[in-house]
Amino acid sequence: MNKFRNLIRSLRLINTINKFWIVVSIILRLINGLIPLASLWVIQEIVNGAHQLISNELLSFKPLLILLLIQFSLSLVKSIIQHIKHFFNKYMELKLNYILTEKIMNKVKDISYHNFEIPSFYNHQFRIQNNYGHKFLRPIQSSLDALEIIVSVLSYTFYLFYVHWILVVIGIVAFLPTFLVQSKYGASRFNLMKYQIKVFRETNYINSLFSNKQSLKEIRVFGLAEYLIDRWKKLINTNNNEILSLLKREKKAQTGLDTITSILYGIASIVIIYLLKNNKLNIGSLVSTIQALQNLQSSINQVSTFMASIRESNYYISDYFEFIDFKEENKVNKLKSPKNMSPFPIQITNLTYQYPFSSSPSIKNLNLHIKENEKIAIVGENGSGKSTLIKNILGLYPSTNGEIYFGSYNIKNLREEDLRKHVTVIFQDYVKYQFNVKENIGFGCIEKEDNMEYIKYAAKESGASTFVEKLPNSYNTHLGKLFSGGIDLSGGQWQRIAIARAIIKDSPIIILDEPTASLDPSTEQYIFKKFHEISENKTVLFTSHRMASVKIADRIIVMKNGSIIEEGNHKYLMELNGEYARMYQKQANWYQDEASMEGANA
Ligand SMILES: Nc1ncnc2c1ncn2[C@@H]1O[C@H](COP(=O)(O)OP(=O)(O)OP(=O)(O)O)[C@@H](O)[C@H]1O
Repeated sequence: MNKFRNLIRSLRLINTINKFWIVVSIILRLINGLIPLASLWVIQEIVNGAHQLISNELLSFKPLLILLLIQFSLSLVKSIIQHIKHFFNKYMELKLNYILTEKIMNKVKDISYHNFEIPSFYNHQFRIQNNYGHKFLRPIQSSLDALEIIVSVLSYTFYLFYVHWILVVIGIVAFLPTFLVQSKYGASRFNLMKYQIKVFRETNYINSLFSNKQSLKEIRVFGLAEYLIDRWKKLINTNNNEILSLLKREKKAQTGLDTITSILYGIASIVIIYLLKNNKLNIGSLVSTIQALQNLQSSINQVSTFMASIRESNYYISDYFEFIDFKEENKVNKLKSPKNMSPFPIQITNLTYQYPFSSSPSIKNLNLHIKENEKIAIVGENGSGKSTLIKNILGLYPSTNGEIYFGSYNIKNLREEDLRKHVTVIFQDYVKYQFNVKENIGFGCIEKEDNMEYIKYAAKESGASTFVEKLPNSYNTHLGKLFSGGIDLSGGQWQRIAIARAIIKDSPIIILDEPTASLDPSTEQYIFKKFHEISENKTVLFTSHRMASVKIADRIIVMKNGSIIEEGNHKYLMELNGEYARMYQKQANWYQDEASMEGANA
């Protein structure tokens, strides 16, 4: 029973969408299942009637006409039921797609962000995310189909038993092997799909590179198309060959079984001839018996397919619920939202963080104390750990060791929404939402999404208003080229929009993880100065590779290999003549060289 626990859960879910669907479906299937028996009887009478009419034993053709009309009406009823069935199946499938996808999005919303560092987690999400509705409906549909066919099988059996019991035995013996083969290959198909998902994701990824403006640009310029297409071909071919090889084995087994079934039906034919010879069958019964036997054969095949498909769907459904039920290890019980919480000071003690599957920590035993209203710049070479530190402060990654406190609260115990209230952030890889300008800025603080006063203020402060007001529909202009009618912006313009998104939130802590890389140096300095102005009473933490921009910070933190190696203000660090001074001097020399070269060329 435990094996089918998830099937029962799926039934309950289906029942919440429409209580009557299952009941109505059962009634329709029962009617559909009985039609073949009625049809057999009518055909038997039609053939007998026609035989009598031809041999002039029947004086009026009226009874024959009525029988024919009944036969056509039975077909009409069957086809009407079919249409109703299709309509409601589609209705249920769409509703289920909606509910199942919404559940996945809600699960992903609540799950710790660091799970997205684990490829198998991605694979699992990818496996279940697309239009899963039909997979949920399949067991119930297959059960209903099986029910309909079982009713038909019973009617055929009943009819055949009335002709001769041996015909029933043959029908049942033919059933078992087919069912066993279908079940075995249903499980193999699921396991193959599970195994192939990694490659499938890669092929999808390559495909997506060809449908994305940014990547297409590089593919063209670097001439990568052929290489990528070749790589895609190899992966697809490997997957396809595996699918085909499994299918080949399945079809071989099925062909063997079909042969056995045909032999069994050959024996049935001998029985029929024997009965005919001994006058135990009239012409009408002969036609109906042959039809009953043929239908029994195909019905039995269908029942076994449906039953195997229920088992196969159970794997998919269990896979879905496994994702939805996924419980995180060491998940801490979060505190109730604290009232009047002050996030200051921010105290980081002995913080160590190692990415999943990494061989060494990216943050090592780091200590940092951030006071209210402090403006702190974090510098360091690529890979020194700046972004990782910021993601730890934002609670996106759970520390491997050490603690981070916001005021008197350990962030491990804080709910995401309680932490979020105090912080606004712009990442270096901020999102370019393919929505309108208003939404792109308003997303910084969803409560102000419709408040044009705030949106315009944020756009003005970030310097975005000058170009936004010139756009065809100003703040209602759709951004990006993904959908029709959208307008794309330059890298720097997108960044200003992202900066406006941070300004609108008005939170006490602002974190800027190098969001100004696309801006020219003077604009970057302007933006940082702007942040300084608007954040007089705020705490700002920013990272930048432009040393001239970080000079204005109250304190500069220099990181190397995941640790803080120097800290102090610009003057102090220059006098220290260490890593910071070296980095600063290197950039200053570079700018001087550039300027003198420009002077020489002029
Ligand atoms: N998702 C990840 N999984 C594993 N290792 C990672 C991941 N992201 C970063 N790292 C590693 O962690 C270290 C610190 O990376 P981080 O991105 O924090 O550096 P950074 O100082 O922000 O660099 P940059 O200046 O280039 O943005 C690097 O060695 C990097 O390779």
